[in-house]
Amino acid sequence: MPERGSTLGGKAHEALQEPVIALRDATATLGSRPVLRGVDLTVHRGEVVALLGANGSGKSTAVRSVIGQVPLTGGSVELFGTELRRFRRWDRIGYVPQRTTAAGGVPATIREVVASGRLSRTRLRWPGKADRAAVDRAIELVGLADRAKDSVSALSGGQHQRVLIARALASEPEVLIMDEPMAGVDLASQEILASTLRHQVAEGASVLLVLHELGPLEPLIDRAVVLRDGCVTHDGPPPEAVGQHALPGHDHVHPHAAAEPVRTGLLT
Ligand SMILES: Nc1ncnc2c1ncn2[C@@H]1O[C@H](COP(=O)(O)OP(=O)(O)OP(=O)(O)O)[C@@H](O)[C@H]1O
Repeated sequence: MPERGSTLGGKAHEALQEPVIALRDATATLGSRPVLRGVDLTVHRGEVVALLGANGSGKSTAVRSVIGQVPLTGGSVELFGTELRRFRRWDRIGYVPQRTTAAGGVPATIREVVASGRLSRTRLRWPGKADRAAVDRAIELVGLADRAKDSVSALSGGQHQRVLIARALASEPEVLIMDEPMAGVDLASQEILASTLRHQVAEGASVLLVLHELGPLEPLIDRAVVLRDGCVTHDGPPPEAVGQHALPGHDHVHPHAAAEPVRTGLLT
């Protein structure tokens, strides 16, 4: 975590100490199944937190409840110290959902998709110079500047993911929430995503990442929270050997991967 401003007055100091994301004692049910069973999950300013766990342990549900896409049956969510139902500053949060495609059937260029991520800031006003610069910067960061005018329908899976991350970065968010950003992404794109994330973290962003292995992001992770059957079983330093598939014990099958299970070992 970055050093906190010790010279700040009481209130400002408190605001910095306050988690930017706080899910407390969260319970959620999907269908008739309890999927979150009392989950505590916090991310402090400048922190990079990995949310790990086996398939179906509730990781996506937890992050989706943070942004209000899954209603809680109990517990609470606060963003920047504001209760979720009162929270309006969505430009402060960049969300990259689990493995979707940037091409929604509507013809659009990379730039158009990324620019849509700026709408939370521009709302109804016409985009200005700063907006266009932020969109350009986001595209540049994910290494797609030379393809900005290309249609998103012609991109590989990894390039799609880069576009979605650029879309999340376009509003210059203070917090990034990413659900399995590396899943199904080719090695070259993984490197670019890792360096994009490094850059964001160096700039002071806080990050919540759902991962099934730490992989190239490992050096960035400050803390790991491991879920099992909707409960937190670990909250602390990233478990060793995660991502090396080194430990026996558990198969993690990515929902979008082929039948071959990926052994991560961390999740028992
Ligand atoms: N819309 C839904 N209706 C009913 N059950 C659901 C729904 N979405 C998810 N579930 C179930 O809730 C549980 C938790 O799902 P979730 O996607 O949060 O897990 P996850 O840890 O993110 O898993 P994965 O690694 O496979 O993405 C799973 O058992 C899943 O089958």
